[in-house]
Amino acid sequence: MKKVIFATGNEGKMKEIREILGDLDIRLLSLKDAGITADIEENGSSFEENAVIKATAIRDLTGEIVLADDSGLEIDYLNKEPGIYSARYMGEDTSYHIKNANLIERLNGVPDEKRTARFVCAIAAAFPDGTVRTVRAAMEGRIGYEEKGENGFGYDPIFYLPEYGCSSAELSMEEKNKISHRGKALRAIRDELQ
Ligand SMILES: O=c1[nH]c(=O)c2ncn([C@@H]3O[C@H](COP(=O)(O)OP(=O)(O)OP(=O)(O)O)[C@@H](O)[C@H]3O)c2[nH]1
Ligand SMILES: [Mg+2]
Repeated sequence: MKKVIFATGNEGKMKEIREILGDLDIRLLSLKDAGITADIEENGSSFEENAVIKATAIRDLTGEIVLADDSGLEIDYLNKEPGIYSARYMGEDTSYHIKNANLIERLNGVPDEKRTARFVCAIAAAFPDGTVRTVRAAMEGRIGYEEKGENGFGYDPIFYLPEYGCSSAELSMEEKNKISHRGKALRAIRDELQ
């Protein structure tokens, strides 16, 4: 069976990825599964650049087919912050409860129509022959007024989906994957992996 490494250390992402690509005839390994502990500096200036940096670094290390996800939350009122710095916002070790409270506070008094935001996901696929492919997708929503829901990870509890009347942390993983940035991007690239 074809082996594909997913170059991520984020277990929340990896759970979703396994569900989205689960029916493919490939053996999907996380960095941990592959015994890789490399710490890759994400010094690109876009989601695509960072996804390519992660995928090619691990492809060069292993010679395998490697995928990477670079994603984040863009809040329009905050000039698209935290964006590519979403994981590092307020420090990588700060809890999301604190990060979420901070973002809600920064939007204090901002009306619904100005609370627009999106999750963005760029996926890069790096192949042993040197080729690299990238795709990007987004999920539109708004920043809520309080944390809601226990599913998902990260900023999901404050990401309100007006059409669903709930946060993305109140969706089941299956429901989130159908409409999410990550679900859409992975479905756009999956045919290249067969
Ligand atoms: O609530 C969320 N639901 C999501 O669906 C989601 N997707 C991305 N994010 C945020 O964006 C960062 C990615 O940064 P990122 O791509 O550098 O990943 P990471 O550093 O966590 O792991 P790695 O894949 O780089 O190893 C993550 O940590 C989160 O803060 C999300 N938050
Ligand atoms: Mg990262």
